[in-house]
Amino acid sequence: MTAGTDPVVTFSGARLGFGDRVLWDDLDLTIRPGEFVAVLGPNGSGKTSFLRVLLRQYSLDRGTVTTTDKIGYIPQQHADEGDPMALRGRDLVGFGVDGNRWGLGLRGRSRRRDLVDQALAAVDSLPYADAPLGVLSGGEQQRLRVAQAVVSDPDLLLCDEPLASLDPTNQQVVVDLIDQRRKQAGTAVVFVTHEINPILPYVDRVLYLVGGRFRVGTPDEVMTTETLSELYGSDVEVLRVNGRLVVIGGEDAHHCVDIAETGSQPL
Ligand SMILES: Nc1ncnc2c1ncn2[C@@H]1O[C@H](COP(=O)(O)OP(=O)(O)OP(=O)(O)O)[C@@H](O)[C@H]1O
Repeated sequence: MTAGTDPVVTFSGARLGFGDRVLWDDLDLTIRPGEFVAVLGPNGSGKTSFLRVLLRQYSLDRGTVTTTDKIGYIPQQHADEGDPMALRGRDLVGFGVDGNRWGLGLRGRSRRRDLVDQALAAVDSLPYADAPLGVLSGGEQQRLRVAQAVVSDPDLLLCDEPLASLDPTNQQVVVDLIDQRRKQAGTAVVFVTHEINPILPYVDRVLYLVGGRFRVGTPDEVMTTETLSELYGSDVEVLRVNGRLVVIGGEDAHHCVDIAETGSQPL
């Protein structure tokens, strides 16, 4: 681990709202190097807005937020990168190296090429690095987006539903790459998702947003019938079915699997 122990994110008395709509209020949250924080909640609860605050795209109404300057970002698959047939994986990762720097000299160009090659190798993407993005599978594209996000050596990795529309095998590959970065470099991960199960083994804490309220805690603390019923203000049941969490009720039925299976235990 190269990261220190200073927090990479600190919210203090934070409030964000749009008009009459409050997404969260009085949020105190500190995220440390190497922590994996999942941001969960129904549609419109403020998950993406939470990332936008961290990216400085949205300002808080009240309170403060401080973050590290070294932030990487992994979007959903199908993120808009312009013409997918004109752009190669190598170009995408190169943008991650450039950041806001322009006009690299000759030495800079060779260093850039090395960094891009190392990042491509780390996610096993060298074989298709020169193909247009548009011909690559969803899983291959997401590996490249992980490479783009980590090539700038971030202390904080923001992930906006990066597993959406990937099959379970590719979900696992992408989560493993993110977790590998976390373990090797002590990079903190903030991971927005509708579906906690693919990341459950890695999650240290959950920030669960619902209708202007929130809970922060370990998955065992937050993902319970009692806590989520209180948060939603209605009856919600949380079951563990064959190692997976199933949330029944709430405003939308995320985490849902067929509960006709046996062996479920209310939590
Ligand atoms: N710039 C903005 N101006 C006004 N309202 C906004 C703005 N950005 C977000 N909102 C509103 O804030 C709420 C939260 O939106 P956000 O996209 O953060 O939710 P989300 O939890 O990510 O939703 P989803 O799961 O559907 O992606 C929504 O009601 C949205 O319309």
